[in-house]
Amino acid sequence: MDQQKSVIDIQHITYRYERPPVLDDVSLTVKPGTFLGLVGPNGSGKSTLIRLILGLLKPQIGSVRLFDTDVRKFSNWEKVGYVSQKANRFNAGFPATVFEVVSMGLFGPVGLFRFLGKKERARIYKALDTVGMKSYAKQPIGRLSGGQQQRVFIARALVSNPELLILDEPTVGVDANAARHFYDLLAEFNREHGLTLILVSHDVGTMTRYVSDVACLNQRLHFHGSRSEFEENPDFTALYGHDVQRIVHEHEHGEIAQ
Ligand SMILES: Nc1ncnc2c1ncn2[C@@H]1O[C@H](COP(=O)(O)OP(=O)(O)OP(=O)(O)O)[C@@H](O)[C@H]1O
Repeated sequence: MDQQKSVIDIQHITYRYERPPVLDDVSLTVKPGTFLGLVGPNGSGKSTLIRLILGLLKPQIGSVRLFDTDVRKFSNWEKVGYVSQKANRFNAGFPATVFEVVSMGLFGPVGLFRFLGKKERARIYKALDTVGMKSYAKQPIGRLSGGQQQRVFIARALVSNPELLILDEPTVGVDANAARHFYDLLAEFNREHGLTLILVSHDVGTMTRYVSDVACLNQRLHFHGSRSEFEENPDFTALYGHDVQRIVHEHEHGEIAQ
């Protein structure tokens, strides 16, 4: 039988920074075209898992495959877009235009000091157009609102036409209206371009309206399934279905509480 390839295949990963493992025997497979919401309390290992997927950390036990290649040997990084949690807002005086910020997404293929050709410029404008920010190309990035800057970060991640886009808490500091537009945009990419998406968010209530699958992490993978399976499971909706941050404050770190 011809097995469908996976975009991400994580097998039995254990990772520790110091003594107790942050991730303990986590296995997770993500098929092409999935829109996966990754949820879990603060400190549950979500960002660590993302760093392992990106090959920025090496697991002590287990393996990660990206597009059917061991991440240690993976080199097609233009297939992977990433917007980190720390994609900080630029302050008002930051000396770069929106266009220049997006062009940074091409520095891999173009080379840091190479002149941007016609083709590269067209790609940058297309990426900006896709997120509805083309008319802002010449504006200083620092003058834009948080939500607008977030769109520019997405354009920067999209400019190399990735097949996988990973977003770590992209709506932090963005108002509810802008967050909704942002999720709409992601869902459209997923639907129309088959882009595989992983979205880490504490805003579970909003996020679950858009994703196809949900994974609940808290040191171990407590749940992984379709959105409807998640919504039909009262244990998980009680724990993860609302404001995950509030759960953290009420329960011991690292524990799944009942
Ligand atoms: N570089 C590091 N060195 C030591 N411990 C770390 C390091 N980075 C993260 N940790 C610890 O690992 C655990 C998991 O952190 P991680 O950032 O992966 O969680 P998270 O689920 O992304 O949290 P949040 O929702 O708050 O962003 C936390 O206890 C954190 O303090």
